[in-house]
Amino acid sequence: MIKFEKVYKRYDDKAVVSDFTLNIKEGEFFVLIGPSGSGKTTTLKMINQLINLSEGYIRIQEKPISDFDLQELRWNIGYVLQQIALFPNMTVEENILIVPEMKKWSEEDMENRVIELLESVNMDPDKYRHRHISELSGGEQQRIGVIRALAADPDIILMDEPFSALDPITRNNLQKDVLKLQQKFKKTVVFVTHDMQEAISLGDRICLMNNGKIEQVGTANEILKNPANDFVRKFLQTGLPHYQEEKIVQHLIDGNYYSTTEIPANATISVADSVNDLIILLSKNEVVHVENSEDSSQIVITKNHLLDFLAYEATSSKEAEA
Ligand SMILES: Nc1ncnc2c1ncn2[C@@H]1O[C@H](COP(=O)(O)OP(=O)(O)OP(=O)(O)O)[C@@H](O)[C@H]1O
Repeated sequence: MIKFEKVYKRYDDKAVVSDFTLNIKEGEFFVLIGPSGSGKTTTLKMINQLINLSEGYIRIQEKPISDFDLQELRWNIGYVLQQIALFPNMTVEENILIVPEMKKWSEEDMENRVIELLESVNMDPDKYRHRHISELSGGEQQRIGVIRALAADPDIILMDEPFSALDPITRNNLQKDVLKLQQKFKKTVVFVTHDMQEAISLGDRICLMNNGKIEQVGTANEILKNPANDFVRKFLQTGLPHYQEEKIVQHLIDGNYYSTTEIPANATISVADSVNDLIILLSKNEVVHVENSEDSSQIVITKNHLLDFLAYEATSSKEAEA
């Protein structure tokens, strides 16, 4: 869907992104992570040509981005920033409809879209659509920022640390909203963060960058279990307080990372909130216990089930080593 081929970005002679080759798949939630200055934002902005690349190719659906009409390219790529770039003197509805209006959608389609999007993030359209942005909380504003990026139905959404200025609870709620939206509207999302917990909760795959280069790309499980090098190992140790590579007995529950002794007795994992690999592994190994059959998105795993699973995993990896 979005292919980077040997991409370089240089300022003067200094490369801030080098030899960057990557294929982001259609419908994927792809996270770029790395320390400050590692080139995440530069990489993101090269996709919608806010920054021009110095060498190499970026292709969207096989077509080099330089072949797109710039306006068309930007309209078809949603963009959400940390600094909420909403127009404060316009209403919620006016902000959401900026691109649909430029694209000359019909009044009826725009009306329906505003209602659909506000409802999708649990904001009552009657209550919110005519409010000014300045009359919303920071979290509500960022919700509008996210649905505005979706408004004209772009295939790709770029998100640059969209939640880093929010308090942890609002942030967690917005992460859940974004995952639900991505699943509902089936978009390809490229998401920049420097927070490993956020990367793990959200990403289908994660790309860890350092000095403009890729250190490792993989699912959360692949990276956690097999860090490619010392840099990745150290980054995980810094970003995840409980991370100890030698113990496989740590897993994600509700987007949080626990060592075995800390696993709550009745940990609840909801499918949308968790790392898919864990769910798949658990279901393959038949230790998943569906407690509430009325709500299939809620899977309740008791501590014993989880420990069974961990014991199974530890045994199988030892067998594999032997
Ligand atoms: N216009 C510019 N001219 C020169 N150097 C630049 C320019 N823009 C960015 N850089 C440099 O490119 C490097 C990568 O910057 P970038 O913003 O992509 O990093 P980042 O990983 O997103 O960092 P952060 O997490 O702090 O936002 C940095 O060293 C930065 O100083």
